Amino acid sequence: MLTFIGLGLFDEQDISLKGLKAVQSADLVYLEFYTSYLMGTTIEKMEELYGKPIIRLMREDVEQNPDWLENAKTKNVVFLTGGDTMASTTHIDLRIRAKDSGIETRLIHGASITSAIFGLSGLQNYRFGKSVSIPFPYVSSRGNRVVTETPYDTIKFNQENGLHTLVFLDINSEHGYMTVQEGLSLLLEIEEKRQEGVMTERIAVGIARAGSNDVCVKADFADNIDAFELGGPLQILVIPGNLHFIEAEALVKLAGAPECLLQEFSES
Ligand SMILES: C[S@@+](CC[C@H](N)C(=O)[O-])C[C@H]1O[C@@H](n2cnc3c(N)ncnc32)[C@H](O)[C@@H]1O
Repeated sequence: MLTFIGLGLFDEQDISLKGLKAVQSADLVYLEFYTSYLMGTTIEKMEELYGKPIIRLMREDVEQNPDWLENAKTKNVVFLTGGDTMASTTHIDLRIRAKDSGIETRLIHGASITSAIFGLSGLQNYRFGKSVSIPFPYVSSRGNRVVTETPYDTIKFNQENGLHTLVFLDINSEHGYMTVQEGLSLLLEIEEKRQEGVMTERIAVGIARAGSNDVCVKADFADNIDAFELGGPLQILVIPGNLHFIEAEALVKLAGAPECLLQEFSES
């Protein structure tokens, strides 16, 4: 049996009771922390609370050579991930591989950043379009710095349809985690080049450390980069599309957005 368990958003105590019981009764406990991680804990603290040794898997162990899956044919194996186990990760592939090998699977869900953002920002979940990730710039084989423009195109597409965009920020072993300020700077760099108005006079919402007591939510104009100094990781960005009055009110009252956001509603 292979059980996928979402650990929730911040520390070792965010796992569900059902998830905790499944870990405690497992023969083998695997964890990946490259798609997301719990910034409020360590693997040692998790092992202490869960009472089990944890084997950390790297990206290649999960996506290229998941040999450890074989163990689930005869043993009770759990696979831990930050957030919800299948939200914005590639782990459905693992589940299909397990199914193809005759391994039974089950899911135990955890709180996800993909739903936490609704409550924290006040933006309504049915008004979001396709989400997107901003990767760190890379250097091409010709030695040029490359900034991927897909996030800009996705935000533009969503805006044309009045929809909000959830923007995941890259985590990698070389650069660490991307901040909202870095993500916005990359989007503004593309705006400077393309001049299509996607990031001009637009509101952005930055969220840091969702799930912790120190959560920080800030809304302001996207080019007011200094306003988005949000402290430590993890961080995520939302670029709203058309706002409903309640959403605008929430951004002003709960996220410190400029009051001018409410003007268009008082004028109509
Ligand atoms: C690829 S998503 C994986 C989402 C995860 N499976 C979940 O359900 O929450 C990871 C990205 O979400 C954002 N993120 C995850 N947890 C966060 C948190 N607690 N606070 C703020 N941003 C977070 C970061 O931008 C991070 O790079």
